[in-house]
Amino acid sequence: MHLPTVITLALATNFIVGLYLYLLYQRKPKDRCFKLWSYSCGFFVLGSALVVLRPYAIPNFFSFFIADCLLLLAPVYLLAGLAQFSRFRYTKQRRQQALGTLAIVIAIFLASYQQPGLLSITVALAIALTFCLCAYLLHKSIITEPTFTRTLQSVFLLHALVMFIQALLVMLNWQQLNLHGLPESSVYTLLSHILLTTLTTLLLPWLSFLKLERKLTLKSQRDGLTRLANREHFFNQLERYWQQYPSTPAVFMMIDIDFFKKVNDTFGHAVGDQAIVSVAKLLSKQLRSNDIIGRIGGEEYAVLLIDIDEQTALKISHRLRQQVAEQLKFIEEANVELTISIGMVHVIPVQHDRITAFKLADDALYASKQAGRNTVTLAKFGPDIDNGLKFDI
Ligand SMILES: Nc1nc2c(ncn2[C@@H]2O[C@H](COP(=O)(O)OP(=O)(O)OP(=O)(O)O)[C@@H](O)[C@H]2O)c(=O)[nH]1
Repeated sequence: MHLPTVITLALATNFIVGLYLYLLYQRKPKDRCFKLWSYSCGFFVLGSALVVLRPYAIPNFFSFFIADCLLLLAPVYLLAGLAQFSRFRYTKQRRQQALGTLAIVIAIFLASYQQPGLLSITVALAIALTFCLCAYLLHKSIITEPTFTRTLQSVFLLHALVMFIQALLVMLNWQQLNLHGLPESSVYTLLSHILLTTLTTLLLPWLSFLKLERKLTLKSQRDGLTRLANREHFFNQLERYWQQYPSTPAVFMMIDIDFFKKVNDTFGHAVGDQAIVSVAKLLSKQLRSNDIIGRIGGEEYAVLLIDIDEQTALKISHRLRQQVAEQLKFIEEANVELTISIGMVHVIPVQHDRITAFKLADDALYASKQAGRNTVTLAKFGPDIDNGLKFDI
């Protein structure tokens, strides 16, 4: 491969993708990761351009110290963008530690920039460690696309390995270093560094599609008013539970706000909507985070209490009923008195099919309404659906 051609192509690609990422950021300023990645591309282009100018009469301060700082900032900004993208908890303490480490590394560059050999070792090690951190961050973060995540992680680890080898080559050939502080044998590691940087740059825009996909998926699974799972997502989660935990007992629960039509008619739809949101909030707050909660109709919710026995579930449902009656009295200044009715059934997935469970819980809810509302009814599986015994509690 002809090195000057590779460098020119790599710089052009990094420049174009960097520009594209910056335009993406301008369209969506909230997504700061794109700005950080566009800066990362920019630093690589500027740093490499300064390195190319080394044989000319440019002060070493620029062609070595500034150039290598820029080349280090490229992966550092890549890391910062990944931290933003993966919503990594970026505490003040972590930020201070990161800035402190960066300052120390730059101080080492400053102290060694007159000795190209030493400088190229520290640069290679600093870049290698930054790529290790990038791979670690991806490992820790929740990015839903495993194949893509693993590919990117492999590229980072390979890049780190290449940089470690480069540092080793410099140490082993200390007596025969060229103007850049590199031995002749490092031409392949140098080429790999340029190609891997360009590959990473080309993969970055793909993350923007993943981000959009993640947003759209979340949106399609949530109910717009309450942010609970919508009907379809709730039943999908239910199906998954039946497959994954066939022998873990659970309680299927249907909840409906009583006389809701009257709430709408008396106080208006805005207050009605607020009441629906308040009940949803109370359910989310009171139930465990791994319980499955959904809004499956206008003023109707469905819940799967996970890994629970019947008596505990009964206590919980009574507590919910009481809390709605006691706490949700005033909504948006209106004197609304909300109550809920609950129907529920205890299930073991391997023994009970979920369609029947749904029907029994719904029948039990109907029984609660018939019993005067603000009531909990427990259904039991009988020999057939119509024989599901019900107990008014
Ligand atoms: N504000 C508001 N109202 C809704 C929404 N979805 C459904 N509704 C209303 O909820 C009411 C449901 O009333 P019904 O199913 O007759 O039941 P109910 O008045 O609650 O009586 P019971 O359930 O028998 O206690 C209807 O008036 C619907 O228009 C919504 O998203 N917002």
